[in-house]
Order: sequence, then structure tokens, then C-alpha cells
Amino acid sequence: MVESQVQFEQFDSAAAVATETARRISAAARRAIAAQGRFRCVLAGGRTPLEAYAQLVDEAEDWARWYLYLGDERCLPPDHPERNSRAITEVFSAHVPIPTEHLHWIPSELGPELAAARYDRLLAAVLPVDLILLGMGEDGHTASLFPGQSTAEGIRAAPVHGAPKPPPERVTLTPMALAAAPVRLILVTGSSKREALAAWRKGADLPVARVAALGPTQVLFDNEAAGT
Ligand SMILES: O=C1O[C@H](COP(=O)(O)O)[C@@H](O)[C@H](O)[C@H]1O
Repeated sequence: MVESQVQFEQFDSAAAVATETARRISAAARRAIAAQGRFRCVLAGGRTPLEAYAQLVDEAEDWARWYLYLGDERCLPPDHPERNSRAITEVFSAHVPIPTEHLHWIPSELGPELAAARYDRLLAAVLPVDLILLGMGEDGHTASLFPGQSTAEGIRAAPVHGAPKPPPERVTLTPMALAAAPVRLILVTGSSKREALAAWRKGADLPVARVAALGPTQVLFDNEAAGT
């Protein structure tokens, strides 16, 4: 019998998910730095992971050896409040001494095509990374891979048009890129995610389910998302 590589773990609250996420990122960083002298991590966009990122700020990490990337980005000006990179900068990267040249945000202000092509080239030289963090939307999307949209093959970063969640233009890592890590950590909190989480666990063919099935994946969710 083939054991599922997707491990679902329930926590009491979103705060507990954040604390455990920060702990696992830190542990992955220490392991990677001990083994190869650097830590490469793809961060999730959205609001869910922000508390975990904020908790890392107080840790005594070997920040000079961290390299950060993004799983997806919205095509908006760099300082727009809905940019994933802006939110991460505000709660996390502006407060730790990671060298600026190690912060590899998606240049989505260039538009979906050009930004995706540039990020694809960058990723070709970087993958695999040590850890990939992801979130999940109410409709079961992850990164900017949305239900009903076709998935690009043979590239690592793809342009997105017509996303059902604003803004419609985005750039996303593809399953090819999201497979390129020893582990994925998917964070799901809040009652608005309950239906999608339940559907996923019952076997629905959602983008998040497909991505989780790419390899070893830990899904951290809270009581609110579970409905218990
Ligand atoms: O648009 C996006 O949505 C998902 C979920 O966001 P959240 O705010 O509910 O955590 C996120 O994972 C993705 O990166 C983001 O661009």
C-alpha cells in the first residue's frame, strides 16, 4: 500500500499554527545551513502566513545565509498594499538583516508575461529549494493556481490572466517548481476555508490537492478551518 505523503495536522488556533510554522521554518533553516551553508525558502503570499513570518523576527537566525523567493505575486505596483512582497517586507524582511540581494521577489509590476519569464529564468538556476510555504484560498487555489484554469507545463513561473480573486493578473509558480523541494508546508486557517478544506480531504480535485500530492507535504490547519 502506498502511504499518502500528505500529512494533515490540526491546531487549536491560527496563533498555534503560526507558532508551529515559525518553528518549522527555523528548524528547516538550521538544517539547511548546517548541511549546505544556506537556506532557500519559497514564501507563501496572502494574509495567513504573516503572523508566522512576524514571529521569526525575534529569532536569532543566521540571516545572512537566508535566500527568499515567492510562490506567487499580484500584478500591481511594488508598494501596493495588496502586493505579497509588500506585506512580507512590512512584517518580516524589513526587520531582519537578510541581505537585500537575497530577497528575490517576483517583479510583477512588469506585467504577467515579462515577470513570469524573468522569474522562470531565476528559478532555473535556483531550484530545488529547501522549503516551500503555501496558503489556500476559499476556492481551493494555492499560489495563483486557480480551479478551472489550465496549468502551464515545462516552465517554473507562469503568467496568470483572469484570476477569479482580484487582481486578475498575477504570476505563479507552476507545479513543476512547487515540486522542487523536499517538503511543502501548507497553512489553512479560519472558517472561510472550511468548505475547501473539507472538499480537499474528501478527495476533490482542487489545485491545492494537486500541489500537495507533488511530494511530502504537511498541512497545518486550525479548529476554525476544520469546523470543530
Ligand atoms: O491570492 C492569494 O490567496 C491565497 C490565500 O490567501 P489568504 O489571504 O487567504 O492567506 C494565497 O495563498 C496566495 O499566495 C495569494 O496570492
